[in-house]
Amino acid sequence: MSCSITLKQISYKNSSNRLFENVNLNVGHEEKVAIVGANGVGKSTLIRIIAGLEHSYEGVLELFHNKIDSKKEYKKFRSDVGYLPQDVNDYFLCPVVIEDVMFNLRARGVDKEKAYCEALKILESLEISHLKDRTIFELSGGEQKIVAIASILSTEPKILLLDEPTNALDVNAEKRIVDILNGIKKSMIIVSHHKTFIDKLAPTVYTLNSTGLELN
Ligand SMILES: Nc1ncnc2c1ncn2[C@@H]1O[C@H](COP(=O)(O)OP(=O)(O)OP(=O)(O)O)[C@@H](O)[C@H]1O
Repeated sequence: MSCSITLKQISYKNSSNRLFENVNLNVGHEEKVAIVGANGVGKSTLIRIIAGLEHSYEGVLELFHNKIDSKKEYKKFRSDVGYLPQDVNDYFLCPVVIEDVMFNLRARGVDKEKAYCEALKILESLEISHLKDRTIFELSGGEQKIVAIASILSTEPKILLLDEPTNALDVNAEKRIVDILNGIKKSMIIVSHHKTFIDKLAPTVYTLNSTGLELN
């Protein structure tokens, strides 16, 4: 199997105790995998390890069959990985929706006019082009999550890491996110407590506990 993400014997210890050990996982090309588990077991921590934001772990992380053993090595793949944090409040870099989606495009050297057109296309594909001139911090929680997904997609990642993409969302917003994510053909790891959401999205579900990942 062609794997986008491979974890071998990952273990993590915070300042006071070992959170988890023996975490092994393969996520194939365009495969969607969900991770569930009790509060505080370390799901967000595991996602942050894969997102290259947490480095003090033991074991092996591979992206596209390349062993990532340093921050420098991770840098080569950073643009391939899109990470949606649990709390998107600190995620946005610009105050206005279209500007935030354009930001990554502009950072990659795309000229302003083309970046605007591409950002608008992404907003249209997610059916939120009516929000393009709105101030992000005045949007609802669900709208903000979808804008954050739009900004992530603007980087054209091959992998999406989504930490609680539907927390605090109503049923309609959750359904919108399910439809959006089902329409995206990328390797994905989704952390969620919402069973109905996961059932509609990820054929493979693991439970994280202190001794590793268990297939449900
Ligand atoms: N910045 C931090 N500093 C210190 N401890 C932290 C920090 N972030 C998380 N922790 C601790 O690490 C443990 C795992 O947290 P993590 O957020 O990874 O769990 P989780 O499984 O995602 O939880 P939840 O389902 O509640 O979101 C918890 O005990 C938490 O208190």
